[in-house]
Amino acid sequence: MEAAEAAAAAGAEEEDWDEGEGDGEEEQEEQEQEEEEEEAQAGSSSGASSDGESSSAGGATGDAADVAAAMAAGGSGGAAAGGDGTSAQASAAAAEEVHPVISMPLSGLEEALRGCSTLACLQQAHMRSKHPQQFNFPHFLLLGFPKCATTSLYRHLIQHPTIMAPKYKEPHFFTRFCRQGAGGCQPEEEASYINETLHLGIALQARLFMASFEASTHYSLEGEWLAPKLARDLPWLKLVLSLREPISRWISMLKHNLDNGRVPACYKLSAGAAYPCIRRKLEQREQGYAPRLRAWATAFPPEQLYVLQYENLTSEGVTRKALRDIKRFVGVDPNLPNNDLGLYNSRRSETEGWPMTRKEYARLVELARRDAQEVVELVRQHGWADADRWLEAWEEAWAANLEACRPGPRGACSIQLT
Ligand SMILES: Nc1ncnc2c1ncn2[C@@H]1O[C@H](COP(=O)(O)OS(=O)(=O)O)[C@@H](OP(=O)(O)O)[C@H]1O
Repeated sequence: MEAAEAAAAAGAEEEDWDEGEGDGEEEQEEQEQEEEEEEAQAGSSSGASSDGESSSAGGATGDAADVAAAMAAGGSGGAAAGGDGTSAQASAAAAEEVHPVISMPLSGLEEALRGCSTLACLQQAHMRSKHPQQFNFPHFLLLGFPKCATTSLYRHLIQHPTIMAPKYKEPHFFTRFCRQGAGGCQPEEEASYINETLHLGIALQARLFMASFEASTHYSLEGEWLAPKLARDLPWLKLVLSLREPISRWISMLKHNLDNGRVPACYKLSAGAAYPCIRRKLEQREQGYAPRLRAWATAFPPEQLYVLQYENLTSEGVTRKALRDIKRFVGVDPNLPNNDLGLYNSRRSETEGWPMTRKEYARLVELARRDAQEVVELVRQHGWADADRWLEAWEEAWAANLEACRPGPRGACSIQLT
């Protein structure tokens, strides 16, 4: 809370508070640092080849067999994208054994994608045929929601040998550069998104046998205009959404804001009271999951949308199955790279719980339940998961928090997040 108090004292109080932009920038800095370290290591290692380095630039300068060999050797998407020398060491013959189609003639899609630097070009290219094992470009998006373990999921996916790491998490291309009414996306940003963020050159080197994706959590929030746009521009996309018990998600988001020195006016510094801020969010129906989910489900066919529950993804004993199901949906080997989700971007150990009265928490639950029931109806209608179990998981979390409060409506609760 000290940082929050300091920021407030410095005049950083805000009228309302928003969802920030995930931890994208921190993630970006972290990844850039990791890449620099990897490059430094590769540079100092006597085995590092210049070929491996040249294929790391994101252009179409490397040898396709190198990239494919890295895939055959089980190297990570990050390794293929980052060029760490393994690709040069592995044999092209091994790659062809794993991906026999690598020796096949270029597909129409590959030919048409060469040199693309606009979304319109990608769309035109996808009118052409491809080999059945090839992925579309880009193949899928991790849309959010913010604070629903998207960083852990992203980190897991980029280790997969047939998933290509984008340049960093949270590029927010569509929500930053293609906003509604702006007359399409900014052309230079479009080119940079396709070639630098999504690495079209490397995808082509890998003969489209690696799935390209990116993860921007704000996309989920802007489904109303973005879902129809994406359905129009990139209609083949597969989309993944994760949803967490709403009170926990909002508290996690609030903490994220406070940590970044954004102290909303609703946040009472003296009491450290999250209640007014969370209530305010839950009262606004348009800030709930249901309207956003509905927008995505209306724009995309059911087989292209995967909606999962954070509590299911992160529950001990269930994570393995949840991860496998996501990878099966995306169309990559569900057994790779492992069964571990990891724990990234966590603030779990930083607080004992969030103080609130029983009456306050009960009010939040009442508000959260309205949206949750709509979500559950959508889950049922679209068959995304077991709808009854979904609601139970959230009801259990609410009941556990209420049970742990001291008696009486003014009794003290220490709210634990899912
Ligand atoms: N494996 C696992 N198990 C349980 N919880 C997990 C796991 N991985 C991530 N998390 C929690 O997810 C929260 C961060 O979510 P995101 O990475 O989506 O945040 S962000 O929107 O990108 O900023 C963040 O929640 P809080 O700690 O409550 O803030 C993480 O702790």
